[in-house]
Amino acid sequence: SKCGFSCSVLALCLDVFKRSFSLHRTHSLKDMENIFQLVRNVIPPLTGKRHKGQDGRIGIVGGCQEYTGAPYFAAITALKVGADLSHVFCTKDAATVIKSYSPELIVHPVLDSPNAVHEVEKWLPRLHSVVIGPGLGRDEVLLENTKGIIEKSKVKGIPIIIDADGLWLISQQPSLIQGYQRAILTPNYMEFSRLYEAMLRDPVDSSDHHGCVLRLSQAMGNLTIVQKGERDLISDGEKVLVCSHEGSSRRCGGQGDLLSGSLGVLAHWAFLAGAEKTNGQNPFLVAAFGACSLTRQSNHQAFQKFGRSMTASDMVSEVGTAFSKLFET
Ligand SMILES: NC(=O)C1=CN([C@@H]2O[C@H](COP(=O)(O)OP(=O)(O)OC[C@H]3O[C@@H](n4cnc5c(N)ncnc54)[C@H](O)[C@@H]3O)[C@@H](O)[C@H]2O)[C@@H](O)CC1
Ligand SMILES: Nc1ncnc2c1ncn2[C@@H]1O[C@H](COP(=O)(O)OP(=O)(O)OP(=O)(O)O)[C@@H](O)[C@H]1O
Ligand SMILES: [Mg+2]
Repeated sequence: SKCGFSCSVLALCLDVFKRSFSLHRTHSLKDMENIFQLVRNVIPPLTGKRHKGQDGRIGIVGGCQEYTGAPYFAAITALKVGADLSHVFCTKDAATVIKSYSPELIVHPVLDSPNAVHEVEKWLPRLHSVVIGPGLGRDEVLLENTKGIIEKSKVKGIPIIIDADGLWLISQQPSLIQGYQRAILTPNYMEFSRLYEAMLRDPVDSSDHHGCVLRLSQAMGNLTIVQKGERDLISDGEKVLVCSHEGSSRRCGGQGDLLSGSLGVLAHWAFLAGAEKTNGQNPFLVAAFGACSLTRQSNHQAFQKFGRSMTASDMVSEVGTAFSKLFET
């Protein structure tokens, strides 16, 4: 009879656990459908009333001798998502290369000039957001200049997306961005581990990814963090959103650069729209969910066409149809 009693108690506990789990699942499932609608709410309508620039002027800080593709991918994706102007602030020798990729981009060869910070600062009043890091590299002089650019961008109060080697810089000096709640970090698996260990002194607990991204955001002062991976985990230290929108198993380089470029636009739109348009949700969580879904949808469509030979450039060509499929139908 003792065994009978303990078995029924165990069955009761299991039942409660199961219901709470499924309740949690239903709750987050409802949230997910809402989230797509919230992304739609922040997208500015195309009307005849708007002038060039009003739908977004985005700055990409990155591009060096080794890496010229990453800043291009981020900048062209910002235009494809719907920004009106896309600026790239890169080194002198990267500028000619990036200019040759496309006439649509406004490319400033200033990142390695003696007064780089001032050269970028004078453009900041005309920029709605900045994306720091794609193709930045790890040269000490460039990282030093980037520190100054981050400081000036914070003073302007604009959304700051930090990716790639910008995250390398933040891991070395977290105080640069800690507590700036208009920042969104977009680490891949490795960049997340580096930043997590720098901030929390512990290795990532691979059995608790949700807890890790939540704790890292809290340690960084509740800025928004997107941990990219098989499922993208997005947290502002309050909640964790999961984007598992179908992509593909093709992992070519450059995909994270498309994500950070699209996020530069969506973060500006969501910030401008404000919490009333996002049902009280943190606008940066909504923007990050939109950018993750869009990148994965672009990957999915490009993979359908090109399979294993798919490249980041193929994904750029899919951004327009992916965007309208996700947010305009
Ligand atoms: N065409 C281009 O110009 C490109 C330039 N890029 C730039 O290259 C610089 C370095 O970026 P990386 O992503 O290579 O540097 P990371 O420091 O993120 O990656 C370091 C190493 O970790 C490995 N790694 C990445 N994801 C992993 C995972 N999920 N599991 C295990 N190992 C993993 C990578 O193979 C890489 O060798 C950045 O500035 C980035 O913007 C990349 O964006 C790729 C495209
Ligand atoms: N295992 C996976 N399955 C499905 N999608 C993935 C997987 N890993 C990453 N992704 C998606 O691929 C995109 C890029 O993520 P990734 O981790 O490659 O960034 P990254 O390393 O910064 O890329 P980049 O080469 O541009 O620097 C994101 O949209 C992410 O959601
Ligand atoms: Mg990257």
